[in-house]
Amino acid sequence: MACHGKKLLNNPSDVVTEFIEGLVETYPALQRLDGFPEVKVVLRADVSGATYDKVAVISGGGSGHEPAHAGFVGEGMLTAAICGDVFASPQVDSILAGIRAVTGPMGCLLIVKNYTGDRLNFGLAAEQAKSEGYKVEIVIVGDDCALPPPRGIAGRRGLAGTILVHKVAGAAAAAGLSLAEVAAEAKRASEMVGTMGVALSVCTLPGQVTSDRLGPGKMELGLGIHGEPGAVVADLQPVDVVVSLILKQILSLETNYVPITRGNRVVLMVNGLGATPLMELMIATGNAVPKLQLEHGLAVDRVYTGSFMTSLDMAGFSISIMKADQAILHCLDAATKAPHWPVGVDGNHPPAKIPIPMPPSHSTKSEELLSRPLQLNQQGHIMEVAIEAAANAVINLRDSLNEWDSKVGDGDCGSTICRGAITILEDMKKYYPLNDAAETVNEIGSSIRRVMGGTSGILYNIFCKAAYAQLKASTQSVVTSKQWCEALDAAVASISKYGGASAGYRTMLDALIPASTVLQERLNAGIDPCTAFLLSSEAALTGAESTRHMQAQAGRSTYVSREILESVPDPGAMAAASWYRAAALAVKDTYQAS
Ligand SMILES: Nc1ncnc2c1ncn2[C@@H]1O[C@H](COP(=O)(O)OP(=O)(O)OP(=O)(O)O)[C@@H](O)[C@H]1O
Repeated sequence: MACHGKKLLNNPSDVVTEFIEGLVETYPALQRLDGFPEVKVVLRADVSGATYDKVAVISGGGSGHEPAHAGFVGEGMLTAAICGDVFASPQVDSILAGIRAVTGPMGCLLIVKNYTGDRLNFGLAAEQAKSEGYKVEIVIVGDDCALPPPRGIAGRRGLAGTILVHKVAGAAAAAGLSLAEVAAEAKRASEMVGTMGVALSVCTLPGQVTSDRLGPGKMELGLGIHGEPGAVVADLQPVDVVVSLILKQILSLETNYVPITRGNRVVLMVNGLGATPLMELMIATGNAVPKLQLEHGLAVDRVYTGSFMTSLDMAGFSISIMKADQAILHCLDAATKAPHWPVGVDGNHPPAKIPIPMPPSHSTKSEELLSRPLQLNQQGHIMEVAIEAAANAVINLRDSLNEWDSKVGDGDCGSTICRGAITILEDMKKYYPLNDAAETVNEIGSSIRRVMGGTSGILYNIFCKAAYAQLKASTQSVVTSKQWCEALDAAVASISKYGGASAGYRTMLDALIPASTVLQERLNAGIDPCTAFLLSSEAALTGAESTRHMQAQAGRSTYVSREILESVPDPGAMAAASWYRAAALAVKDTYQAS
């Protein structure tokens, strides 16, 4: 079903002029010509046509491709950008105004994407400018690799590869080359680059309804940047497969669109089409580079990932591959002040990863200390059953924890805690020194630190560190119930100290504080340790349940209304009560069995 796209706009007919106003407010090095709405030209603030002593590089076309083209105006790239209305070529008068504003005695190069309207308007403007005495050259870019060679006169479409041509031409002009030389560099660059895109959605023109052309679960391969249908509609595939398809098509020997063969050096551009998160673009890049290297035998010298030539709010990306040599790399690496050219991508890559630095003091433990004992003593055996039971309890509670957390937090409490519990079970089998309670608690903390993020991850890490320090203080090898009680107390105090919460704040402490208090009271009263542990675990459960009636004062729950809070307990408190209770039951069962 077609629907009205929601947009933060004023009058849809003013989008381009209002965009330009925002752009020049943002970047002090940019200005616009005072000719709205007919003349929509963005130019370098430091260039005046009469005196400019370099070749001016001018591009433009329909709007809706932001940041192209105006976002690439700046020293070292474009001297001016001529903006048409959305997806409509700019008029001759606007182009001429731009030429006159920035062209000096060295002349100007017009870089035009291959669309009939752009060719005609820029072509006529060039002829008119020449008749006024300006030196003008035109380079047309048609980098589209999606379609078989067209039979008519239309030729291949100009896509995101044009941005790389802008950069090469801009650098050549900034280096002081003549108009013929700058045009030659731009033409050579345009012949080296090929592009193809994939879209997951159709873009919405300002003020218009969104087309329902592309159904759910479908992707369109080989699209243009004006919302026109792609070459193929297919079922959505993992990005890995999509990237493979696109690379094969660009580098196809059948069409031979780009002069790239095995052993060549290339640059890669992954260009977002407007509504694709940077995370997805980087994933595409991370998939594309090894494929180019290993499957196509190419050396990837530079990578550009971002949104350069968009199609309004279209979800998807295009990939451009340009054959690289020293001259092209030199131009791509040259400095520019164009605000939307990416920074930090010049130069050769060091290896992608380096080893993690070791801590300064040799704090790694000996293999002997960090290995599972061949024979477990009684304490080691109890540690094992208690850890196993505690971990399994929170693993089983994962979905409920997530459900509660989705109401009062971000929905991941169960997944986070479950990840920690699974790792603890794996690590315990491999290397926990179970006969040494203090070191085992410390290793539980290390397992948690490795895999658990979120608030609960760091708090449990703090918990284990504090318990370890307390247990380590004792010289006896067998930990007494009193020492366990002191360790729990220290661990709980430490969570409160660093997390800033106390009893009644609706956190895991509302399970752990009653547990610690009751354990201490019962042991002091002389009750046997197993029963004291069990009773304290009941207090933990009661405490966790009581969080339903608490107003949150810590964590994300603070932002949630009382009505919602009352519908669920605090997930962190329930998780704490659950592992603690399971450990207590397991210890009781083990003692009873022995
Ligand atoms: N300051 C704090 N002190 C003790 N426990 C806290 C504190 N803040 C949050 N918590 C506990 O952490 C639990 C959430 O853990 P989780 O790992 O899911 O956190 P998160 O994803 O970082 O954020 P969110 O609170 O939104 O879930 C809460 O249910 C609460 O029990």
